[in-house]
Amino acid sequence: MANADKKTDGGGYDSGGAMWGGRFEEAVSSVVERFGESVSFDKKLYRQDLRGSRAHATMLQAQGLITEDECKAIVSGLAEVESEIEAGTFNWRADREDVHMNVESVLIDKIGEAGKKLHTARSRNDQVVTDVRMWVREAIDEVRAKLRATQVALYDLAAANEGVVVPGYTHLQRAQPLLLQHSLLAYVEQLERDRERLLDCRKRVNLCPLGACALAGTGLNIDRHATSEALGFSEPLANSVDAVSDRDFLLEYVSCLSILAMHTSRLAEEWVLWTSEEFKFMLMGDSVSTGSSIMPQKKNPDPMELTRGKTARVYGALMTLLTLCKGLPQAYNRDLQEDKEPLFDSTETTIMVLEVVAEFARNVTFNTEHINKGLGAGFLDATTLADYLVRKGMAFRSAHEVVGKCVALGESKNCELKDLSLEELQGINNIFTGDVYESLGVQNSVNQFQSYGSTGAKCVEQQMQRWGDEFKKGKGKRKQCD
Ligand SMILES: N/C(=N\CCC[C@H](N)C(=O)O)N[C@@H](CC(=O)O)C(=O)O
Repeated sequence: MANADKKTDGGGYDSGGAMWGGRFEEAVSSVVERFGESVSFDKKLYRQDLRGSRAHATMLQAQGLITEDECKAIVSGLAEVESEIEAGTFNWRADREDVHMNVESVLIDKIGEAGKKLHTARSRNDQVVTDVRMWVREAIDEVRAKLRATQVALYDLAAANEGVVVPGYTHLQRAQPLLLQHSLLAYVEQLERDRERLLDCRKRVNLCPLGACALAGTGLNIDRHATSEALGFSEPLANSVDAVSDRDFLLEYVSCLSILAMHTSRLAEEWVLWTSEEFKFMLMGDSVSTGSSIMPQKKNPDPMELTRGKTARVYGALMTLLTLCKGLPQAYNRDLQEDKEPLFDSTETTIMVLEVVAEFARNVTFNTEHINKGLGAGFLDATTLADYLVRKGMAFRSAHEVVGKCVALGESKNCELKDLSLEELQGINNIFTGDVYESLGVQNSVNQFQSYGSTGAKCVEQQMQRWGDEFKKGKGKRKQCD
């Protein structure tokens, strides 16, 4: 059957190749259709697609490429499409491949000839990447807002635990005492860098490919600056081949999410340990823990384990995208359709993880009685004792050796450094005087810290103040950031 004789459904495109005009004789096979369709997942881009089309039509009219009436018909047709999508009555068709062809076909069904003009000076190659950039831009704003909410939850947890001292670990061996607030604020700092990284990435996301058309631009008199501005981009991308080819902005965005996931995963790992019987630092509320189908006594920190586990999905998305892009010649290649699912999945996963970490933080308490009971173990004050000797004029290496001997004595007597008598200490080195006990014991030890950024009470108080001010300031601010 010749294309001219083919039945199309009301002016749109049928599934027998009419989408591509006169070139095709046969319909695509059902296997190929199933394999190639993306509408089942890229319909998520419908809002961005409609917005892009409206801006494009408005520009076409301003440039005299379509009439005012045609533009009006397109804009009102797109509004109808939008209402149908939102009401769930839009007929998404796999044979129309993707969100773009679905919207355009239905628009043509609705308004006829004017609809056929919308794709003037546009290709799906620039259309799709414009949509994706707009989607990522919004995603960045949402992830940044969730990051902020998680920071606030961690800060509130810190605020509720003023003065609590916990053992700090290196190599997962007891190292030095920490104020719990200091330990929790470390995560707040890390999440802040995640926010900053995303904001910086947003600059490179927020560039407009529309008007690059298939790859070479167009001979028609379009105004790319106008569409870029109308769509809230900072400027049009300068090279049409680059505009449709590259997905480096996606790689950068999902890299940011991967680093973020690494941070939440480390927090999750620490909290899994802290909720264990072995540590017993943290007590979970029932609302954020789960039980066992067989062991009645169990209370599991599943949300934290899943937070750790979901990191794999985000890293997986990054690996998918890196591998997807690495062998592609310029310009657009259909492989790029595979960017959507890892993009959507890594974003949704990240948002969920951040919500869960915040929820968990809001529903745990610290078992300070148990923590305090155990603080004497592990000679957490040994380095503070070495600093005491340095203050007395001893070289640090020698002080390290002297304190090592004190620790050995404490170990042999099964007691803490503070329980060694002055005679015993002086038996190791006669530099010790009675004031040594002001540096011994975990509480005294923690009080000695004073360097900028340390766990000393004053420094931590300043940190708490700074973050408290920052979060208060944020309350009045709008959620989105440019
Ligand atoms: N098929 C194609 N682009 C499809 C882009 C949309 C696709 N669903 C995706 O997500 O990448 N490219 C055609 C041009 C076009 O269809 O506009 C080409 O370069 O030959």
